[in-house]
Amino acid sequence: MNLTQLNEDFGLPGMLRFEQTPTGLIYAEVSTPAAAATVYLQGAHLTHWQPTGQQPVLFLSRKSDLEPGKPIRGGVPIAFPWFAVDQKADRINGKPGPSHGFARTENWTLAFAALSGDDLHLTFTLAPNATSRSMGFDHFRVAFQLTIGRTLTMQLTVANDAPVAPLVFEEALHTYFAVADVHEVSVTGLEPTAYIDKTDNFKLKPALHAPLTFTGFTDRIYNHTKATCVLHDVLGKRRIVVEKTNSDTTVVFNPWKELPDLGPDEWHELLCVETVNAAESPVTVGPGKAHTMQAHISVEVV
Ligand SMILES: O=P(O)(O)OC[C@H]1O[C@H](O)[C@H](O)[C@@H](O)[C@@H]1O
Repeated sequence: MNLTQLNEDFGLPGMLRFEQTPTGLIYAEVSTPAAAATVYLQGAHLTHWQPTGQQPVLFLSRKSDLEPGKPIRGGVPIAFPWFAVDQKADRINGKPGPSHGFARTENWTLAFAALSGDDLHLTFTLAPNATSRSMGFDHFRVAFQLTIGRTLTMQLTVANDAPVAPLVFEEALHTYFAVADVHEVSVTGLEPTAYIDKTDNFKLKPALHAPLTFTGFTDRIYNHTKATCVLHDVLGKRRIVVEKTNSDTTVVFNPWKELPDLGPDEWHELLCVETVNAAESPVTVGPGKAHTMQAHISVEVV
């Protein structure tokens, strides 16, 4: 659907309009009394959410590529159907795929937009195409439902359309939170959970029994945790609360350095606390069945 059609079919005067970058990426610009937000059709990628009267809650790199087919650095990349590197690169009839799967660089379809009370509801869908099939993924449907208001709810539903075969996949709402300075942030919720340290040869490290603080490159997979996590952003004078449903994995990430699409000091301003099913908890969905994972984000000013 082109820009004109999107604005005609889904635009809500003063609340929701569609625009295009000079590079050709179409995005939804949300502005309601409760919040402002930006969502790209590529990847159904939420890059901005700011409850009214607060600072932006999501980090977006100032150096991010906003180019067709390239991942966006920041916001909420959706990882599907695998997380990080492709562990099943040798799948029959499939070829190795990109980091975090194809969903974050494919164009999604907007299926629904409506204001209900103070919340703007958007639903994006993704279906199999030549790219997904070339990587061995057919017979699936994905819906990403956003409820944008004073709080943010993100819901990812994956359906298996295959007649017989189960659908096995990994998924992540790879959320980049904006923090004043990651050195001054702590995270609670993961104290009792052991973790895989990807920065140390994937070693299993014991639970810390203490809030997480950050002093270097951090890339950790916490298996088998459904815990709510709280980011305590002391300098930012707020807490960000991440509640999740049907997610068994939490990933915590900060690259601690400049990246090709991340400016030299920008890593100070981000912390990823990701709502995931991966590693020891991939999802298996039977034929004709579906699975929904949800993250609910709220902000408390302190
Ligand atoms: O660079 P990307 O493909 O966007 O991935 C960014 C990061 O995502 C996750 O947090 C993974 O655990 C990391 O290993 C990875 O580096």
